[in-house]
Amino acid sequence: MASLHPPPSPPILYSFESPNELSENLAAFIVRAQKEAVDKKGRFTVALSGGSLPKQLNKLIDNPAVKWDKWQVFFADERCVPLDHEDSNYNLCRKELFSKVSIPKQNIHHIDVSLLDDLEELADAYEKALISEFAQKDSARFPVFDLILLGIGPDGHTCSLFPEHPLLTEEDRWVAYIEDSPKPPPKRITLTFPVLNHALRVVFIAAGEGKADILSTIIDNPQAGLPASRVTPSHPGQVYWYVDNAASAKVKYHKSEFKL
Ligand SMILES: O=C(O)[C@H](O)[C@@H](O)[C@H](O)[C@H](O)COP(=O)(O)O
Repeated sequence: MASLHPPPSPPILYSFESPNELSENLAAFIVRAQKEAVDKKGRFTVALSGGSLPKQLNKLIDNPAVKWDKWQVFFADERCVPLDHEDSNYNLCRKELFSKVSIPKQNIHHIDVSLLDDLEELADAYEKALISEFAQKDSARFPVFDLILLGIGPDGHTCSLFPEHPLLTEEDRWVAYIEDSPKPPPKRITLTFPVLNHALRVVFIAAGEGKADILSTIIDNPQAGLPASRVTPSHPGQVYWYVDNAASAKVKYHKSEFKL
């Protein structure tokens, strides 16, 4: 008998010659995802990470197919610092992307810095911002992002979900805070697994030989249970890996051919 809940689809891995080729193909993928979302719902909901990710979106900048006014941008994780702080993911995305494109200011959902002294309140407020974007419009138990763009750390973390942290078992909250991040700065908020695992598309991006060991563990040995391996969105969601050949050098998993 067919199951009512099909199992999550296996990840799709694309590996490119160079970071430049990776960025070009990633941009083409994002444009296609945007078109599907806008045609269907008139908006495109995206979550961005920090680290090297914002720079890898550079091929979107002068692309006429990008409808920036339709983007609703959230942060997959954020460091709890002022918005102009050098550790702020918002600040990084502002420098690399927002300052170069025309996303309406009110569509960029950053943390409320008046709450920096109370992380519980700050995470609650961020969750409310998500609720007003998703629950009221889509009436779903968890938000269904059109696209979540993630990086991976050398320990297999993604967002601010770190190995063996109690947050890995969070089942209810959409946004959680941590005060003991092993990667500085220690205070952060993050989307939780239930949110990642309800997205339509989660794309991990990784480039360079520094990612080779951890990438092969995450992809080839998911039973090790590293945070990035636990991102397995429920049907019809899909995980994609956009990596360069240096990062995928040790991966045994099947590499798909990129086709638009
Ligand atoms: O705020 C953060 O620290 C990030 O969102 C984090 O999850 C990042 O994506 C990974 O650590 C990969 O970072 P790199 O891309 O710099 O390797």
